[in-house]
Amino acid sequence: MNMDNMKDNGSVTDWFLEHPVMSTLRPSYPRGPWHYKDMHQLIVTYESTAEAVRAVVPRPLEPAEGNRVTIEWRNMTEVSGFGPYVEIGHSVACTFEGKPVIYVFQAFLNSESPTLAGREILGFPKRHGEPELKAVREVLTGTLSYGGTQVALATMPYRMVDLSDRLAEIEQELQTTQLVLKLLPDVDARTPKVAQLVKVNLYDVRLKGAWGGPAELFMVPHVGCPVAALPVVRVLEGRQHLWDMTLNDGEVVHDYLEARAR
Ligand SMILES: CC(=O)CC(=O)O
Repeated sequence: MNMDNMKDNGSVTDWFLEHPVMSTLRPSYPRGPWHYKDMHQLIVTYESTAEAVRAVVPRPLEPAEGNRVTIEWRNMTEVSGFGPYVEIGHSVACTFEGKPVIYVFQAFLNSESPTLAGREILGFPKRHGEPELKAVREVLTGTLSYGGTQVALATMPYRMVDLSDRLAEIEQELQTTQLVLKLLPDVDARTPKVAQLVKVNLYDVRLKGAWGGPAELFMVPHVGCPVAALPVVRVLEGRQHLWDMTLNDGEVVHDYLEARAR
């Protein structure tokens, strides 16, 4: 796009050039950085089947040993620009160029603005869903509903095993490289326009609390919301975290279209 021409013929404002997000009347998300404060997170790590894991992991990523999958609920209580929302991320432990990474293959959110920002900027595979994370008596309970039908239920005792003595180590773990596959078609709806593996940059990570304990996870097969596509063979670990971080940008670590053109 020739931005100078657009500017000269008056069809666009300087403001648009600085913040090129649809719609021009009211961009669907604010510019970052987005500061997340007091995020409550429930993470259930489980073993799935080798076939299911292989089916969602794009090369050159390789699934790590053990077919380890995580499903996590994040209660974003205070976020600059976006306001509060709840998100579920579903990821596989992988390796990329020999190093451990987390590959996020689907996510469900209850708010439009961070859904669109995540998809358009970084390529997060975010979709609308109705996730919820709350303490129900002594149990931290994560649910996901899709169109009114509950498709996931995760439970673990609320703040049972205090992991304060491991905060530094867990804070490092939270900064394991996170990758997403940004896939966008051209206007013919067929030709790939963007096909990139993107590293999501996390800044100012500060872990304020961590707790462990047993967890249970139940997922229901649903064509519109395929959380059960990675079935649970056995639950490995439950965790709760309270933390802050900042999101702003990402980095392309592999460009499939460039690699194909070479
Ligand atoms: C910009 C984003 O990608 C926001 C989020 O992760 O919810």
